[in-house]
This record gives sequence, structure tokens and C-alpha cells, in this order.
Amino acid sequence: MAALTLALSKGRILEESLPLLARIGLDPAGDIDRLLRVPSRNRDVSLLIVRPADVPTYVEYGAADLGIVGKDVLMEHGGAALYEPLDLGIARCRLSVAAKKDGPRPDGVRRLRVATKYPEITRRHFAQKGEQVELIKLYGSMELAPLVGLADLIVDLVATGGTLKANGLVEIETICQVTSRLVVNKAAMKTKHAAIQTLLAQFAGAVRA
Ligand SMILES: Nc1ncnc2c1ncn2[C@@H]1O[C@H](COP(=O)(O)OP(=O)(O)OP(=O)(O)O)[C@@H](O)[C@H]1O
Ligand SMILES: O=P(O)(O)OC[C@H]1O[C@H](OP(=O)(O)OP(=O)(O)O)[C@H](O)[C@@H]1O
Repeated sequence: MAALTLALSKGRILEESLPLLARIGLDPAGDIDRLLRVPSRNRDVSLLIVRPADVPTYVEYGAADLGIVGKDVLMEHGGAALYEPLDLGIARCRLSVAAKKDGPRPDGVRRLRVATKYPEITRRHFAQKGEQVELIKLYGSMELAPLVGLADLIVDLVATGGTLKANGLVEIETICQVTSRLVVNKAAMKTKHAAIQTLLAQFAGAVRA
């Protein structure tokens, strides 16, 4: 079998991937808290532990043959350069627009300011609605922005709604549902076809189990 490299999103997705990986013999055979490249129990597959937002880049450039990444990250990156054959159904959440409980007060003069880690998705969302907004790129803790007057709205991930509630924010619109996806490098899908198909079938079986 051709050797394969699988890029994993560290953090929450890695945690939720571990049971799936274990089911198909791909559990890490090394310290995933320290190592960035880790062998798996299957000697033909090695694992890369990377920041979630970097997974599409590793797979697109062929540094990894496959990757596990959130749909939110794929949509922001622009997924056209990758195959996305399988929804793994893990790290389930949604991407939503939220505001302070008393809501944004458009004054008809100033554009609404929207703070987000996802400027591309946010730009497309408001453009589709014909609304002109000012985007403010943040790298985390979006919930703070409306509280301190940095933004009128945020676009962020919501799962239980606990973080929004704790910060006195309410969800006003869902943009899309999010789960993690298995993605594949387009060239590798041809050159390592048999090995990748075998792995895809194993992942699909593990998801059904
Ligand atoms: N509350 C949540 N419930 C379920 N899935 C989530 C939740 N928050 C984020 N996710 C999913 O997990 C992915 C990674 O989130 P995580 O919080 O682990 O990393 P991050 O903070 O975005 O990454 P980085 O450490 O690079 O900033 C997201 O892209 C999304 O797909
Ligand atoms: O609706 P909830 O269940 O509260 O989940 C939503 C929160 O989860 C994510 O953050 P995370 O916990 O991953 O922390 P982060 O800010 O470090 O990414 C997201 O950015 C929200 O803040």
C-alpha cells in the first residue's frame, strides 16, 4: 500500500477524531502533545498535527494526502482545490450571526460593523442579502466585541449557546451547520487511488459504527 499522510486539526477536532482513528487502527503511536509528525499504529499512515486553519493548505499543496478539518475552515479557505468526500459528523456546531440582547440599532447612516474570524464567509453572507457591512477581523473571543462597542454583530461558532448566553448575546441568524470533513489532495486521489479508497471506506465504516 502507498504511504499516506493525514493532517489532523489540533484541539477540539483532534480530540473528537481520536475514537474514529482508533476504530480503523490509525491511533497515534507517539506523544501528540509534543510531536508535530506522529506515526500511527498503521505503519503506512503518518499523522501531522497542525492548526485547524492550516489543514486545507497542507492538503492542497500535497504535504498531506488527506486532512480532517471543520466545514467552517473549508468554506473560509475556499474548498475548490480539494476533494471533500466524507462528512465525519464530529465537532458539530453552527456558524451564526449574534448581537447584544437589545440588538444592533442601525441608524441608517453608519454601516453595521461585524467582527469575525471568518471574513470571507461573512462578506458572502451579507452580500447575498444585499447588506453592506464593515468587517472587523478578529482571531478569537469574538463575543467580547459587541460588549465593548467594537462591533454591532459577530459571526461565530455556536454549539450549546452557552458562550453567547454567558456574555449576554443572542443568536439572530444561522448561516450554516458545521461538522468536520475528510478532505483529499486532488493529485493524490489519482496517484494513490487504491490506498486512499481503502482509507475512505474505513472512515465511512467508522462513522456508521
Ligand atoms: N463549540 C464547538 N462545538 C463543536 N465544534 C466546534 C466548536 N467550536 C469549534 N468547533 C469546531 O472545531 C474547530 C476548531 O476549533 P478549536 O476551538 O479547537 O480551534 P481554534 O481555536 O479555532 O484554533 P486555533 O487554536 O488555531 O485558533 C472549528 O473550526 C469548528 O469546526
Ligand atoms: O455554544 P457553545 O457551546 O458555548 O460553543 C461556542 C464556543 O465554542 C468555540 O470556542 P472554543 O470553546 O473552541 O474556544 P476558542 O475561543 O478558544 O476557540 C466558539 O468560538 C464559541 O466561543
